[in-house]
Amino acid sequence: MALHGVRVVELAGLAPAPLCGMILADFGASVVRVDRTPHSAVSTDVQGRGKRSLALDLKRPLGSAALRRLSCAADVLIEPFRHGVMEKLGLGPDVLLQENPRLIYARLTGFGQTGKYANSAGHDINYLALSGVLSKMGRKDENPYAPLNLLADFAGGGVICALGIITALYERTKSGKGQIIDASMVEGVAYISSFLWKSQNLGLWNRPRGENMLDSGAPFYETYKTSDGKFMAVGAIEPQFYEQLIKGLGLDSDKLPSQLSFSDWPKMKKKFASIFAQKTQAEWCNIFDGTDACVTPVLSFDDVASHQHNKQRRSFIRNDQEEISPRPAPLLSRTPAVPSCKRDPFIGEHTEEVLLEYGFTKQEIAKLYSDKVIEIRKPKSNL
Ligand SMILES: C[C@H](CCC[C@H](C)C(=O)SCCNC(=O)CCNC(=O)[C@H](O)C(C)(C)COP(=O)(O)OP(=O)(O)OC[C@H]1O[C@@H](n2cnc3c(N)ncnc32)[C@H](O)[C@@H]1OP(=O)(O)O)[C@H]1CC[C@H]2[C@@H]3[C@H](O)C[C@@H]4C[C@H](O)CC[C@]4(C)[C@H]3C[C@H](O)[C@]12C
Repeated sequence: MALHGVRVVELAGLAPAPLCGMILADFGASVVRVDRTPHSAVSTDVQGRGKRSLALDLKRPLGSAALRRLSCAADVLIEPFRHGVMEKLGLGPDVLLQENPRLIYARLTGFGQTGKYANSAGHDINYLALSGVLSKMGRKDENPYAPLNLLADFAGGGVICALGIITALYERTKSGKGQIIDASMVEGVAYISSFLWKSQNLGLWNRPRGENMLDSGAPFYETYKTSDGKFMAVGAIEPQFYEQLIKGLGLDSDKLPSQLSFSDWPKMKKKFASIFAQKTQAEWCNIFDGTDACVTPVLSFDDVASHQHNKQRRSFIRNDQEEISPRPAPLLSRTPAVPSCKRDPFIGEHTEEVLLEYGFTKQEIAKLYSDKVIEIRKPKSNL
């Protein structure tokens, strides 16, 4: 796999950093998640695929010293705390990079390492709001609406941080040097919204929220309910595709207002909605599948893996516990990701194994254990 041989130490966090670590693990990196001790029974990391867990108390001097040793032998450290936490633990980048100048020290936060909000708590919705992107989302005459916690936490957070790490790893092959990555989710989500900024002079966003082409204003970029209570998604933007939509709906474009007549959009939406409501989702798929009308079913999580297209591409995978999840993307032709089929690690399951691998002696491990700096948890105790 592409990242085989890359050693990552991920300090356990809530949602974005775990995704970042899972991406690296899926593509072959050896990822050790450092969990807190004393731990809660269940990890908050639901994206632990392919990782190993080491339970270590960083607040104890021996614990932070152990993390320093791990960092010395690691390529990447991912830390998910607000600014200042690592410095308080004596584990700031100045310390760790001095000990291992090749270390890539990735700091994944909401607000970044500097600025007025650097020390403040926050979550996806706050970062999305501060990036300006949230102001663009939502239906007409309604409050801004955050699309789950996908944009800041994951797209602008976990994925952008992974991009930073891969870029820094590549650069290190030339310079031999590590560096610090300041991955702010506010900036990450702003960056992925560059299209919104760069397309402003096209007139795409001139109208109030919820009345533009791509923000639920247009009848041809919308979801519609079907007679069986399901939904179809319509994205027929280009005129030639719009024409196919009109045809599939059984309408005659000569008798309709022009596609871009804004004032007619509300009326056209109602018309489309009443037509979509007359057939089931499957019936609409029969009509639109194989056309360029840009109409697809809105699949539920129950249906998505068994949809023919997704089945053909094996886009969803099943682990040893029969849990279904998305296959890592993108597909690399020679060195694709090979996600682990095993269950996620229990907290402290690999403490001993990891410490041995990173050069700790059995005696040192025994001392850390008796001093309650580490926890060792055998899988059978969790069954
Ligand atoms: C699914 C839910 C998650 C929702 C995601 C949400 C929408 C997000 O947006 S996540 C993005 C959050 N933001 C960031 O990550 C940005 C950077 N981080 C921060 O800003 C902060 O970390 C923070 C604001 C997120 C949290 O602040 P906090 O004050 O708690 O922490 P920090 O200031 O960063 O300091 C950390 C302190 O911890 C110490 N530490 C760390 N590691 C160690 C260690 N190994 N040893 C010792 N000490 C350690 C560190 O030193 C700091 O100490 P000090 O403060 O003294 O300096 C999930 C959200 C909640 C989950 C549920 C919940 O957890 C309860 C259950 C738990 C159970 O186990 C599983 C089920 C739960 C119901 C669980 C389910 C889900 O996971 C959640 C709902």
